[in-house]
Amino acid sequence: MTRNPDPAAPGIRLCGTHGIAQSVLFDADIALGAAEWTCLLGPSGVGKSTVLRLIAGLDTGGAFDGTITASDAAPIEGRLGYMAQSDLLMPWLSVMDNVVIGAKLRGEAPDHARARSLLDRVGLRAHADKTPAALSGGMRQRAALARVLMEDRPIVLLDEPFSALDAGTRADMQELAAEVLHGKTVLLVTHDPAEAARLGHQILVMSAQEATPWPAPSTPPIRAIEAPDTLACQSALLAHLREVQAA
Ligand SMILES: Nc1ncnc2c1ncn2[C@@H]1O[C@H](COP(=O)(O)OP(=O)(O)OP(=O)(O)O)[C@@H](O)[C@H]1O
Repeated sequence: MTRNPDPAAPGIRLCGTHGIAQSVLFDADIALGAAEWTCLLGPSGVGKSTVLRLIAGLDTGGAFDGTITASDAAPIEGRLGYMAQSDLLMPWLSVMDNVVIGAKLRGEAPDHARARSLLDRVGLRAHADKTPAALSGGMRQRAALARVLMEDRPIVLLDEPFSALDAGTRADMQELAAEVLHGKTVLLVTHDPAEAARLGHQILVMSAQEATPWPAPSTPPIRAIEAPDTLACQSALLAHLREVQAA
């Protein structure tokens, strides 16, 4: 399915220094292309989730000295979808009610038909009436994915959204997210070089101090897993990540 970019999807730039307890976590200049997927990788603890939380306007436990701006100069607040590393599902609500919670909180009538369709696409149609406690970790992650896709925001931040999924389901959910979020400005944090090689228009690798671009394949995403340029990017990126880890 071909869809045009969301005209409301801006580029985003985060430029500045983030510190925690008097020490600098990172000093970065990160630019997300408008209506593109940017994949952010790097060793554990380097600050990837912190970048997402800063863009989302959430507390990070530290202080940021810099700017976070959208290319259309409009506020980022209010046009952003965020999927955290932990699923953040409301334990007392059903899966369906979790997926439509955004509309309910805004006092809007939820679009249950779209929610059902998304639950179908993430393989949870038969589980819509269950509470999160009755789901496996991977099922909860798919419910959280359905919730962020439901929001249909022009800017979407995804923190390891496929990490709890088996390999086949992960590939399916990557394809679903690429389809539904086509034309949105997406920042995806991942530890998986294969995922970045498949999904990224742009790939960034965070080291202890900064985020540097890594060449993504020249073909447009989403790319076939077995395509030579996907595999070449994946293996070179893995080698690079191991060097960054060791540094
Ligand atoms: N609320 C907080 N208060 C204090 N320190 C924090 C807080 N959240 C994160 N940190 C610290 O900030 C650093 C970066 O954390 P962050 O979660 O951004 O890393 P990450 O690169 O996303 O790691 P991972 O790949 O393991 O998810 C870590 O050293 C972490 O301990």
